Amino acid sequence: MIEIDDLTVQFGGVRGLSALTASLPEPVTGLVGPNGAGKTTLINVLSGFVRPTTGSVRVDGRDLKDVPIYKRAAFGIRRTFQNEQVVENLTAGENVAAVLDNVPTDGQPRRQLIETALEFAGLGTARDVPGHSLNAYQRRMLEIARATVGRPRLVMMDEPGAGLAQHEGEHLRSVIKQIDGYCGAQVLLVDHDVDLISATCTATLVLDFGSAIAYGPTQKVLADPKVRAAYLGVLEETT
Ligand SMILES: Nc1ncnc2c1ncn2[C@@H]1O[C@H](COP(=O)(O)OP(=O)(O)OP(=O)(O)O)[C@@H](O)[C@H]1O
Repeated sequence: MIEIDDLTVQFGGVRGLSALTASLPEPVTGLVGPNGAGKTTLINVLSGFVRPTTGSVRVDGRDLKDVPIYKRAAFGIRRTFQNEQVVENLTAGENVAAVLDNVPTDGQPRRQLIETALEFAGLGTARDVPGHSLNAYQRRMLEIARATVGRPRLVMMDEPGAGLAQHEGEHLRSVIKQIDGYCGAQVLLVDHDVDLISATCTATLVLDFGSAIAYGPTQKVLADPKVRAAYLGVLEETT
């Protein structure tokens, strides 16, 4: 559960977020909006890379101002990046293991956690493959294995579907929908691909100029004339 209260982020003269208030309880929540709307800024506040100018954010009731950036992964906040953070000379299994160095394992054997995470992401047979030999899709899925290993609370995904073939995109959707059941984490999904958002997110928050212009069930939100007007280019391309 993410609770955002009157959150403003000022970058010098530019406003990244403007008095944003929202409660996001759904297991898979979409975060959309035109370029420059503040989506990355919100993810950066949750990750700890950007400090709020005013306002607060709570995750599962904990005010993130009390969780320093180096403790966010251990607290359970994870993210995947558009440019995958794969360590090229480590195997897929070692890439996942590196995350476990920083998060609680609840006494479970590391090897088992790693294998389960790889299996979940569809990489069960790639454990010993070095990062530099993984294809683009495997690298994307390795990001998901890394983000879901252990006990995450919140997995934020930044354009996970970009550049994937259709069958890869379909597998990705099914994996995203299973994250909550698999590890109990809430997913916050940023993507310009409205089809991906529609297929995976039960609720969606729309930002424009750093503020919320709509929040609710995804299909309803995407049909909202206000949203279509703000987001026209992207929506028109896909309809
Ligand atoms: N580090 C920064 N310094 C100055 N301005 C910034 C910084 N980060 C973001 N901004 C500005 O804040 C506003 C919100 O940007 P943000 O990257 O959060 O938008 P976005 O919705 O993620 O856009 P996109 O879809 O293009 O990734 C923009 O006006 C942007 O130029």
